[in-house]
Amino acid sequence: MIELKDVHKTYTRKGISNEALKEINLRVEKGDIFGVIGYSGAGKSTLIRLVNYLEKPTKGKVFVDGHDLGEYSVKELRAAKKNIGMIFQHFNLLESKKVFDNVAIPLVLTKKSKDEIRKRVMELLDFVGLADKAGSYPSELSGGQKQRVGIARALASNPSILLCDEATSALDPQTTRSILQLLKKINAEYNITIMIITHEMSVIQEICNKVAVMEQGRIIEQGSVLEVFGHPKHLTTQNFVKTVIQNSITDSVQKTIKREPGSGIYKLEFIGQAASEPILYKLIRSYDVEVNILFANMTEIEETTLGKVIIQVKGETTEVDKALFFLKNSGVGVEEVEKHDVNYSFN
Ligand SMILES: Nc1ncnc2c1ncn2[C@@H]1O[C@H](COP(=O)(O)OP(=O)(O)OP(=O)(O)O)[C@@H](O)[C@H]1O
Repeated sequence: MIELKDVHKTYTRKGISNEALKEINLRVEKGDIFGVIGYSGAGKSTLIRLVNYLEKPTKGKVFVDGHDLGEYSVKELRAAKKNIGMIFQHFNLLESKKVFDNVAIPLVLTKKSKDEIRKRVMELLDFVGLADKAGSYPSELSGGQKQRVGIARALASNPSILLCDEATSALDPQTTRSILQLLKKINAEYNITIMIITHEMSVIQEICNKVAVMEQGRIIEQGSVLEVFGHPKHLTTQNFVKTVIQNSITDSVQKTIKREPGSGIYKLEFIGQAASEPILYKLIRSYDVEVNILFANMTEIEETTLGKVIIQVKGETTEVDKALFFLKNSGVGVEEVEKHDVNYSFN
């Protein structure tokens, strides 16, 4: 549906070149909510602006619905862009026009009749929950309401793709949630493919099914949100994931741990079914080991539960080995953090 193949983008100004994007390869399937995350300057805005050809690649190709945007004539490109709506961090509404007229802009440009325009605009305002604000000016609206108007305007021309450029970055957490829920509804009810760029991992966690992580103009990691949140490989991704999923023992618990011979500390990962079964209970009942929970966290991603637990296990080596085998056999990810065998010295 959207595909970027070996895309590079270099800005050149006054003889100085800045390589904003390097070797970008990504594919967004129809119906995806695809998130692109990265720190400031990573190249996110440049990337999303390539999808509606607000920027042209220096090298490589951008395909939308199988068509190379670089091959289109000006007229064909204009038609293709109608299929791609966009919303912005600062909403980009016309302050001098009423809400109704802001939403009507794309329709007026298509020369539809007044009645058709009125019907469509009111339908859209109703969908975003602002039917009663048609006669208000943007300055009379809250940030969340302004973004709803931006969304209604972006949907006016019935696009099959919606691009969101830091669409919730100027909003408080509660308003962010309501806008993200609205985007989810748009994706589900209108089957609109959504591409979101953000610097907040919570946005990715809340609505995306796929994610690409960017750093210094490159995609350093990409995959399903569950895959990337479950096993972040790159340090930058791990730092992003840490902002939403804590996965380490707190300092006060650290101080209480008795690192005795015959004990070990293990990180466990429970995904989906494994997170809803009484596996630790069975482990304690079936094996002669002491289990102490040092940390536990459950998160919901892509409607799947992801559990991170850190335990200390103490017992005879053979019993501990059997207990760990039982965990792995039950679909639990097991990673040894530290192990103190019987010859462990405390100095
Ligand atoms: N029009 C431009 N001319 C020259 N350089 C640009 C232009 N737009 C972006 N850049 C440069 O390209 C790089 C990537 O910028 P970009 O805005 O895409 O990153 P970003 O990840 O969206 O950052 P932010 O979150 O701060 O907006 C930066 O080094 C930036 O200075």
